[in-house]
Amino acid sequence: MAINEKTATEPPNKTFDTILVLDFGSQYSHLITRRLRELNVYSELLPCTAKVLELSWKPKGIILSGGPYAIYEKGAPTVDPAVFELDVPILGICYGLQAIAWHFAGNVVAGEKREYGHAKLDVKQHEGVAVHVDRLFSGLGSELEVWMSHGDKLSHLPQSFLTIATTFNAPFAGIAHETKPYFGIQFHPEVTHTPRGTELLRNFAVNICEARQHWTMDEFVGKEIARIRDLVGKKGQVIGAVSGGVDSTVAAKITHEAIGDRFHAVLVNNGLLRHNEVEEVQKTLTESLGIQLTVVDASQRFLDQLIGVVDPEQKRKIIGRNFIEVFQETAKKMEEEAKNSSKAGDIEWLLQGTLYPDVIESIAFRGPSQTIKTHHNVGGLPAVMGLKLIEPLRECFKDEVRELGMKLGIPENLVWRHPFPGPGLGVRVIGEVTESQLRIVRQADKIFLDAIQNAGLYTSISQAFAAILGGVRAVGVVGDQRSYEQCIVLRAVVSKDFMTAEAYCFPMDFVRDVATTICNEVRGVSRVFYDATSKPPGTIELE
Ligand SMILES: Nc1ncnc2c1ncn2[C@@H]1O[C@H](COP(=O)(O)OP(=O)(O)OP(=O)(O)O)[C@@H](O)[C@H]1O
Ligand SMILES: O=c1[nH]c(=O)c2[nH+]cn([C@@H]3O[C@H](COP(=O)(O)O)[C@@H](O)[C@H]3O)c2[nH]1
Ligand SMILES: NC(=O)CC[C@H](N)C(=O)O
Ligand SMILES: [Mg+2]
Repeated sequence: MAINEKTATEPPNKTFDTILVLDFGSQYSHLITRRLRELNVYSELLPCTAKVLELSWKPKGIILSGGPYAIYEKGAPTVDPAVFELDVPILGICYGLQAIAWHFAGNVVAGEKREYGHAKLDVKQHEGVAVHVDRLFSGLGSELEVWMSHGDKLSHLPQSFLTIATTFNAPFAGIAHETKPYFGIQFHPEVTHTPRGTELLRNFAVNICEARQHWTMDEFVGKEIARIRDLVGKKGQVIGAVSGGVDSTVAAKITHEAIGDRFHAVLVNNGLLRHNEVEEVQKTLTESLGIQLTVVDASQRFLDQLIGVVDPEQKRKIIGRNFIEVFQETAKKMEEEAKNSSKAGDIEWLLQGTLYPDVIESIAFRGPSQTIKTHHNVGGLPAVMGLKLIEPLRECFKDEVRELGMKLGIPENLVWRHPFPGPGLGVRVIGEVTESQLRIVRQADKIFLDAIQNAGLYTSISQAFAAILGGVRAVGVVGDQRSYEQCIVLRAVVSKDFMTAEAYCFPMDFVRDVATTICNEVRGVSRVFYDATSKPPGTIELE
């Protein structure tokens, strides 16, 4: 591809026109950012407490998100008056509208009825009176289907505001300032239940804020390569934890483009990888991407430490700790080996494939969510090793990473590869992880995945795998003999962001055929179950 390489070394919010989303704690806040990115408008999310006047960059416009609070109650977050000093357009969504009204001394009260779900919105034009207020709904007609989720509402308009939309239940479903570009809407344009919501967001971001739609992966990659070069300098060395997953592969490819063989990709074989995984990852990285991959075989050490461990959290912690130790030792060893060669130098940097959802999770107004599982986390590495982080994808969502992967010439099958967790099969063997359990789960997983590939279903499914219910046995009959063997669980889910997921609905004969093949071909299995649980209440992995 032709990389548009500029000398910019600034983060994206300095080089791309940016819409700032201030988060008041709604579960949809990140979707506002997503929708804007889909319009090729760059957007970032910060908590509503962010000090906007102290930012090192200036947004083209600000969106105030929804939130679970009642603005008239003590302790509810309010809009920082500083946002009105920036002199940029502002759009309040749901709680955001209520916060704007509150700021301008409009009254917000608890409604008699909660309004939750679809509503018909009537748009009010102000042609000839105050033309600019019509811009938010421009081109959207006079009647819109919208999605509501609120209990509170404005009881009267703040001074100098006009009503631009109403619903049966909400007389002030849309408001706009008479002279300034301040807007508020009671409904949620960011959810798909508001069919023309993205067009409304385009009206705001592109027409009203005049943000350029130049956030494209072509632009981004060139700038990111230049930024990494600048950051690492002429001599710096980078070690990269590479799993063969799309995130770390794309991050590795960008870093390799930037600094060539001063980037050292490392795959740790923790003994918990799938059938042929090491060979496949090595082949792809070396042959297709021209990246030299060092495979560190640490499988015995991981498996030894997992002996007798059945608690999922304990397993995750052991695996995480060993990852850190193996990395530490590998970085030292690489420095030592290169000592007297032309490649000599300290390894000061660690590459990670962190994505924007991880960043949002840690900065959103409600803060990091409760720990359901300890995710093995390379994020623990730098503090221990004194390494500085390079995270080329920390501003990107998964679908942007995939687009980037395609642009960088990464093979399609890798770009669309299902995610595979760092703790690997360790969390897919329920109970104690042993060599024999790993053998069974590897074989069953391969049969299931091959069947999915052969049926052409791989890309319709977000993630699929087999797990084994250690400690559970069931009776079967094979060739007139009684068997008393183990149980395999098949799991396949469809998910956009892996925060929620639905079980994939296979035709029953597909599941039956896979079950038959597994029982016939994998020694030690007498039953196969299909996991039909959604997330929530389940999670994607079983442990
Ligand atoms: N076996 C491994 N060897 C080296 N690094 C690993 C290994 N497993 C995981 N990692 C590191 O942990 C990070 C997080 O893993 P995660 O599975 O979330 O991302 P990924 O593997 O890059 O992509 P995907 O989500 O598509 O699997 C990876 O980006 C990689 O840096
Ligand atoms: O790198 C990872 N380290 C982990 O410790 C880990 N645990 C779960 N996952 C993956 O995250 C997604 C959501 O999984 P859960 O619903 O099981 O939490 C799914 O895609 C899981 O495969 C992990 N990935
Ligand atoms: N979704 C929201 O932002 C809700 C705002 C406010 N808590 C209400 O119920 O009206
Ligand atoms: Mg992975």
